[in-house]
Amino acid sequence: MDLFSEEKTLLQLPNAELLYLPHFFSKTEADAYFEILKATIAWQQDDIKVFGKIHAQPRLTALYAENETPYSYSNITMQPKPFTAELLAIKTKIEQEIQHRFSTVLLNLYRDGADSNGWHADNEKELGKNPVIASLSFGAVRPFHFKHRQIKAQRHKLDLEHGSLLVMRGEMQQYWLHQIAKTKKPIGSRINLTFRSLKE
Ligand SMILES: O=C(O)CCC(=O)C(=O)O
Ligand SMILES: [Fe+2]
Repeated sequence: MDLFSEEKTLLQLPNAELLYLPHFFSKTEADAYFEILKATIAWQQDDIKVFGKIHAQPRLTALYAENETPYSYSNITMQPKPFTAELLAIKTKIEQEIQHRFSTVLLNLYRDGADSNGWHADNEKELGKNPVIASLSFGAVRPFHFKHRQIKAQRHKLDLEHGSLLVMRGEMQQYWLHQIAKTKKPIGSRINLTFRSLKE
């Protein structure tokens, strides 16, 4: 089913509201942001503990914020760097579009199809109840899978396009899980930015 075919789609699901803008940035702007972010962001690869075993996280990440509040998830604590000019410009454009303020951005670099982000919810305490999370994608198109924790029929997939904006809000992080799965298809790199609002 193609849930999201319009320029701007608001999807009301049980316990979640998703807003998707496939062409938030033009191709030219998205191409430029992809290159500049890939080259200038302080990408790092952290170790994570899964079922008691230490693994290198299957993607590179970085954290930038307007404050010094650290962000912890999956046994990792990240210390933010101050926003770069590009990140600030992107943040302002999103804030104007959706009339919501963000303090922090967590960036992911999926180098190829072997990089991934397992089933999870963005439900850390620092985000507060029912957080608004704005997710921007540049580069290779990867499917974003999301499933309701209790309603098994509620399972969907959305291809996150180059230059697209996806906003997750409502009770989504409480009731749903999402992932970026690995793929054996030969695909290029993808950069994702998730803007969040952290309580100091
Ligand atoms: O790469 C994506 O689209 C999702 C990233 C994500 O879920 C996260 O960083 O929490
Ligand atoms: Fe997430």
